[in-house]
Amino acid sequence: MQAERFDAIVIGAGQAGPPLAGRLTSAGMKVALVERSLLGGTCVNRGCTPTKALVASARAAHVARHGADWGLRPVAGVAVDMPRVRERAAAIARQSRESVAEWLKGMKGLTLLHGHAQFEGPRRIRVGERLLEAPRIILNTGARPVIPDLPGLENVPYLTSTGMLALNAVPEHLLILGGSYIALEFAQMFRRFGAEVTVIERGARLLAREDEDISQAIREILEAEGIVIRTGVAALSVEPREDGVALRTDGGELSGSHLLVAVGRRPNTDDLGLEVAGLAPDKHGYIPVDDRLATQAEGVWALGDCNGRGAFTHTAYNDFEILAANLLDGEDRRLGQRVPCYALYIDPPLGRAGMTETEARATGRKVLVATRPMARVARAREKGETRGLMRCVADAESGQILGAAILGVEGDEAVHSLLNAIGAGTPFETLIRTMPIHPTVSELIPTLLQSLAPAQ
Ligand SMILES: Cc1cc2nc3c(=O)[nH]c(=O)nc-3n(C[C@H](O)[C@H](O)[C@H](O)COP(=O)(O)OP(=O)(O)OC[C@H]3O[C@@H](n4cnc5c(N)ncnc54)[C@H](O)[C@@H]3O)c2cc1C
Ligand SMILES: NC(=O)c1ccc[n+]([C@@H]2O[C@H](COP(=O)([O-])OP(=O)(O)OC[C@H]3O[C@@H](n4cnc5c(N)ncnc54)[C@H](O)[C@@H]3O)[C@@H](O)[C@H]2O)c1
Repeated sequence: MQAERFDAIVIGAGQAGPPLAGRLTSAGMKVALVERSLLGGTCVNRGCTPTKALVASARAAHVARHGADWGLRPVAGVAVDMPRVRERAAAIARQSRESVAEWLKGMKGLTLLHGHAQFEGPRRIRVGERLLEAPRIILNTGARPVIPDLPGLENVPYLTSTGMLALNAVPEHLLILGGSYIALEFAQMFRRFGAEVTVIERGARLLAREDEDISQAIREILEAEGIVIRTGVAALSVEPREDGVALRTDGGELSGSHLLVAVGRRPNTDDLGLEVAGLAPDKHGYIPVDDRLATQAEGVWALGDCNGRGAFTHTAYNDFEILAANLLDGEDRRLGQRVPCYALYIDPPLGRAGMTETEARATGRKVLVATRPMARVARAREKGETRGLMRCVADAESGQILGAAILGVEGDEAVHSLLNAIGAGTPFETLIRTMPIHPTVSELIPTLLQSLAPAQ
């Protein structure tokens, strides 16, 4: 069969594929973009967009219930209308998906194919009956939930993050396996919707990547809302019960009406026919890439969650920016130039940039550290949301900021001034001299930096 010729083939219309197709077609290339499921990928359809819409509903329910904290006298209780909450999130996701579809429809030089793509030769791709060929192939295939090898799991109606988005009723008691991003965001939102929630984390603490006191502060925030947290607990097996599931652990049996499995994600690389292209995934299934996102196969690049170099929407999008700049603008941008950052969307959120204190100390540098409780931030007190803390870590010799964490109201936004300072290489002494706006959470950043002192 004769293959259709393109200048580039992009597999996956998630966070990197569509903008890359946009840049390549604008440069006059003939591009094929292949998507086997929904345009917009995980973030738009099953990830960030619907979950952050649900977080907003859960926060509204929480604020309404706790009106007395702000001097209000509630006249009636709050009832969560789960079908409407779910539909609100679905509508926001739908709108984003439709705008991706519109954008792609208007892209001159683009052929959008719906179907599963896989390699049939080093630079040859099969999509159903069609064969495509191009000198450039870009993989943006994303990831999916890990399903652990837990005896009995196949016999119970367990949920993943995707299934949670389809719930039309609030579970009576939600058991959550895992204690990281997905687990904690769903734990708090469903607790606020009215469910009993138990989190079961195998590790000794929640969010093992964070400094210990931050992971403890997060635990306390969640426990104060009535979420039960069991850490250092191994799940041994699960079985169905008339009214739900029973989870046997090394710390005893736990029962609940629903079980959410949130123990990580794995890349969608096992059904791509990588070996045909001369590519070998690593032991976790990720496609190895160099600092410029090139794989071991000439003319093939891997972007986003499938390359194991980031697991966020912003890392996928930044992968696109790096590759587009290198392919089309004569630049030499590299993965190593970006500052790691992310947020955990519990309420209050955790905003993170650069290294944790633990990571900074492990580099062997002389480290300065400053920590300030949110209870000493005027804006947080005025808002009545004083939980959490802010932290900054800096290099004592160069004055460079190495990392920051803001666990507190507006922490996901406020951390950006420190993220930008790290990215721009601005020393902390310069930030101390800036004049911030009052009253904001960010206004305390210069004050925080003034208290930097050698790590104990
Ligand atoms: C519940 C949840 C909440 C999240 N919240 C956040 C958040 O708040 N902030 C954040 O930054 N990140 C968040 N993430 C992570 C974020 O969604 C991902 O990191 C991001 O979507 C990765 O983008 P991507 O382009 O690499 O992959 P994806 O968005 O997964 O896109 C990959 C696309 O490729 C398609 N595909 C795969 N294989 C093939 C094939 N062989 N042929 C054709 N098409 C194929 C898939 O159908 C998919 O549409 C969340 C994830 C989840 C699950
Ligand atoms: N706010 C955000 O940016 C956001 C939100 C949700 C998801 N995400 C992305 O999705 C990815 C996946 O998130 P995640 O929370 O599923 O995974 P994760 O990889 O971050 O954490 C998995 C957790 O499950 C625990 N675990 C593993 N096996 C277990 C078992 N058998 N029993 C109990 N606990 C077990 C691990 O110790 C770990 O704490 C993240 O890497 C993140 O990038 C991001």
